[in-house]
Amino acid sequence: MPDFHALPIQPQAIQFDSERLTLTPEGPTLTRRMSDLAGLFLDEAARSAAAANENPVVYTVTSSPVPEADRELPQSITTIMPGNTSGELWMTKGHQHPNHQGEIYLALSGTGGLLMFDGEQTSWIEMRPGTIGYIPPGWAHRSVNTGDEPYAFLAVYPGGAGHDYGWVLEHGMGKRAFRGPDGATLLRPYAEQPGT
Ligand SMILES: O=P(O)(O)OC[C@H]1O[C@H](O)[C@H](O)[C@@H](O)[C@@H]1O
Repeated sequence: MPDFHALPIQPQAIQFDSERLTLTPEGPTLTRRMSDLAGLFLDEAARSAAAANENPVVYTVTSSPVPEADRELPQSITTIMPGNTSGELWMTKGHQHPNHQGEIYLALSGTGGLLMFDGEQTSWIEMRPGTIGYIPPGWAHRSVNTGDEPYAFLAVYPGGAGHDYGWVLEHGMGKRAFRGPDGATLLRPYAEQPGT
């Protein structure tokens, strides 16, 4: 029997609750606090101090039961809290897919930005409810909350894509997103590599 007849899960309905921003049945939920974001903000001293004090939750990722396995298409809802660290807007760690696969995001609530970097070019997509952001293969991606309320988006991605966080630590993301004095989002050159 071809191995595609032996998938680990059955066809199933997954209920999306647009008010509570949940997927039911639920898979694993990941909570990332400031202590999980070492080396990613330009002002590492401010990040480190925040991690040592309140250590706030920066974002959560809640998943459906579809596993991160080759040829599956898992879904997750990421919710990024509003905030900034020395002006740099709160964001996900950002990662590259080691085997260069694409991904789609659908913005659900709040406002955000989808920052992408392929090692040379940077792309920024403004995300508001209803926007689908397409991440082509080979582009590292990071999401940013640009507003004053939680920013949530649905992601659908190849289960075998993987998460290479080291790539971002090594290459950066091309730009960083800051809150300007008038509340508008300012993109600035990545400038300093973490740890330098
Ligand atoms: O993994 P991060 O860069 O922290 O991003 C947070 C999450 O964003 C999206 O939901 C992706 O599909 C997840 O795979 C990822 O874990």
